[in-house]
Amino acid sequence: MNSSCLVDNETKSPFLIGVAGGTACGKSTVCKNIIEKLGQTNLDETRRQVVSISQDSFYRELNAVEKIKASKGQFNFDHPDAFDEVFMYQTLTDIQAGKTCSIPVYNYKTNSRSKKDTIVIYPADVVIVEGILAFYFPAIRDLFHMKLFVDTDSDTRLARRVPRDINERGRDLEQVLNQYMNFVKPAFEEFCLPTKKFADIIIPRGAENIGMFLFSL
Ligand SMILES: Nc1ncnc2c1ncn2[C@@H]1O[C@H](COP(=O)(O)OP(=O)(O)O)[C@@H](O)[C@H]1O
Ligand SMILES: O=c1ccn([C@@H]2O[C@H](COP(=O)(O)O)[C@@H](O)[C@H]2O)c(=O)[nH]1
Repeated sequence: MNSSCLVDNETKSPFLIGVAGGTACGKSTVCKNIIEKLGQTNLDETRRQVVSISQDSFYRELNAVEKIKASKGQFNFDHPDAFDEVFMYQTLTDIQAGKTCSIPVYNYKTNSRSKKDTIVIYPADVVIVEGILAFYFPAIRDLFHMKLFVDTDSDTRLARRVPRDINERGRDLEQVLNQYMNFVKPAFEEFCLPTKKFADIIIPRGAENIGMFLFSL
C-alpha cells in the first residue's frame, strides 16, 4: 500500500525515536508521558513538536480466511508477517522527508484498519514510533536515530494485558490467555526479545523510568 503523504512547504526532518518491548510493557504510556513531560499534550496537532505513532497502524489487511482465524483468536498478530513492512518503511521515510502523512487507525475489535478514521502526522521535530517489532525489520530499525527498549517482566505484562484486552479490545479471558500462550509469548521470545540488543537505552518497567530518557536529551 502507498502511504498518503503531502510535501510540506517548510521541510522539517524529524529526529526519529523507536520504542520497542513486549506487549503491554508500557510503550504507549512511555510515549504519552514523554509527550506530556515535554509540554506537548495540549498543543494543536499541527503545532506539536513531538508526536508518536504506533506500529499497530501498519498491521496488514487480512484475507477472508485470516479474518475468520483472527475472530477466533487463532491468528498470530505477533509474527513479523502480520505487519506491512513496506508500507511502514515508506511512511517513515516520508515522515523523515518532512511530509504530512495520513496513517491508519487500527481497530483491535475488528482486527483491521478503521474504514473512516486516520491520524494525520504533521511535520514535527521528534517522531516517536512504538511497537512490539519496531526494531525487527533492519531497514526500519536503521531509520531510528535513537532506540529505547521498555523492559518489563512477563508476569507484569500479562497482568496488564488481560484487563486491557478484556476492557478495551473486546476479548474474553479464555481468548486472551489462549492467544498469549499460543502466539504472544513464543513470538515475544523469538522475534521481540532478541531486538533488545539494538537499544541505546533500556527503560526498566516503563513509564516510571522515563527520566533516564529525558536526561539523555
Ligand atoms: N508503569 C505502569 N504501571 C501500571 N500500569 C501501567 C504502567 N504502564 C502501563 N500500564 C498499563 O498497562 C496497560 C498496557 O500499557 P501500554 O502503555 O498500552 O503498553 P504497550 O503500549 O506496551 O502495549 C495499560 O492498561 C496501561 O494503563
Ligand atoms: O488485531 C489484533 C492486533 C494486535 N493484537 C495484539 O496486540 C499486541 C501489540 O499491541 P501492544 O499494544 O504492543 O500490546 C500484540 O501482542 C498482538 O497480539 C491483537 O490481539 N489483535
